[in-house]
Amino acid sequence: MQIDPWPAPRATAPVVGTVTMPGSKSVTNRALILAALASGPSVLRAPLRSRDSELMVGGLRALGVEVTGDDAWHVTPNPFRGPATVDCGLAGTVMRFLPPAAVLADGQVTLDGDPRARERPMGRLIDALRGLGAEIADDGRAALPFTVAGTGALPGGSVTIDASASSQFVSGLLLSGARYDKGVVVHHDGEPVPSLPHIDMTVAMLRDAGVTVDDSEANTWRVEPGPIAPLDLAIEPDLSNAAPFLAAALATGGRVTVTGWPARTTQPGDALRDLFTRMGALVTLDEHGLTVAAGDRLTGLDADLHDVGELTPVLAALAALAETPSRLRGVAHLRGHETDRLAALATELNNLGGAVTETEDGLAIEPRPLRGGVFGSYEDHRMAQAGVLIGLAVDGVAVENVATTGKTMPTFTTVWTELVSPR
Ligand SMILES: O=C(O)C1=C[C@@H](OP(=O)(O)O)[C@@H](O)[C@H](O)C1
Ligand SMILES: C=C(OP(=O)(O)O)C(=O)O
Repeated sequence: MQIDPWPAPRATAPVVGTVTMPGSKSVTNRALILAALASGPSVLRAPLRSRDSELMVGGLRALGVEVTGDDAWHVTPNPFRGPATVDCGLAGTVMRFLPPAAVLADGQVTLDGDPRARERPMGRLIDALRGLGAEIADDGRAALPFTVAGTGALPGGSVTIDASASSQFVSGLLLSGARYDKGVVVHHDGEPVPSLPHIDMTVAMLRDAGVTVDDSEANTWRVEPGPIAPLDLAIEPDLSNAAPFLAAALATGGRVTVTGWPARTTQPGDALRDLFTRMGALVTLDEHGLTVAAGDRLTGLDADLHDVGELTPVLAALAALAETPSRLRGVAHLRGHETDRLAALATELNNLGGAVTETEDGLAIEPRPLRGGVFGSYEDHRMAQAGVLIGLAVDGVAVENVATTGKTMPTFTTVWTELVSPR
């Protein structure tokens, strides 16, 4: 247990070091769904072990899937069966990826989650599943909790969905679509879909598993019906969780390397290379990994983060430490994340003396000297990371419920402390 609020370590010298990230949440939870729907047993090597991935494992086990192992997960699929109950916690990947799979169960599956999970956008996905032939009882709430009444198969076919609130609606439908009788064709109709690299990740992982996917037309994805091949997959390190560690170099005039950075990846965290460069960092990708070193000055950032929204909390914290103003745009959908991240970032940074304004689709951040205080984390792992980063550069910052980082990285405070205050 961590002391709550957790006194964030203050850097006494430039942070210099090397860190290794646990596996990617997004890759692990996609791989689990694919393995559960595959035509034979799969092996997932170096999976992320965290609240979000353990919830996915728990949900799949409730449906009858066998998952064993430790450093590698062995997944043995079985036909999904109900009755079952699934706890989605606060995991977007569980609440959006599991229902499209659960509709294939023979029997009833009830899904629920944390109180905040009941407020996260879900209704469009429920409607889309109904359009594909699923029977779902949600008491008219268009949100968690709801119950899927499956018959062991789903007709599938063509469906139109407004996925402007979350790319995960599309990814969820595509991940299971090959197992629907007619496959699935998903058309998006609405404001632009956020986090497109995450949909590219879904498509790439489906193709690697032998599924035919056509994404040649904008806002339309076609998944042919057919088997999903068993996986033997080494999970990439989580590049979004690398953000605070790399930012530690920039906040202190130091240099940090993240090992095992993939040369090619669909993870949106890869955009950090460009984003940190634009803030004045010196960035090198070589056989040692990704190294980010502070340049002469830390400048603010004017960027559209629509594709990489999950990087926003850490970038906003770093921007609050920069010498020039920042504008973070294109991330209105963050109001539906673990918390309303735009409101939470403005509130918490301003509590420490910052000058942060919420805009219609993002944040405007003016440089200001910050002071100590308690930084609220709102059960949001990335808010906690943002607060810890501020505490590295500002005296007397304590982060409330830092344990919430366990959503995607239970080792966060240990790895952080070892990096920033080496013995
Ligand atoms: O598919 C995924 O793994 C994710 C998609 C994104 O969701 P949104 O499109 O809802 O932002 C991202 O923010 C989330 O952290 C993970
Ligand atoms: C938005 C995020 O998570 P989730 O998968 O719960 O949507 C995130 O990790 O930044």
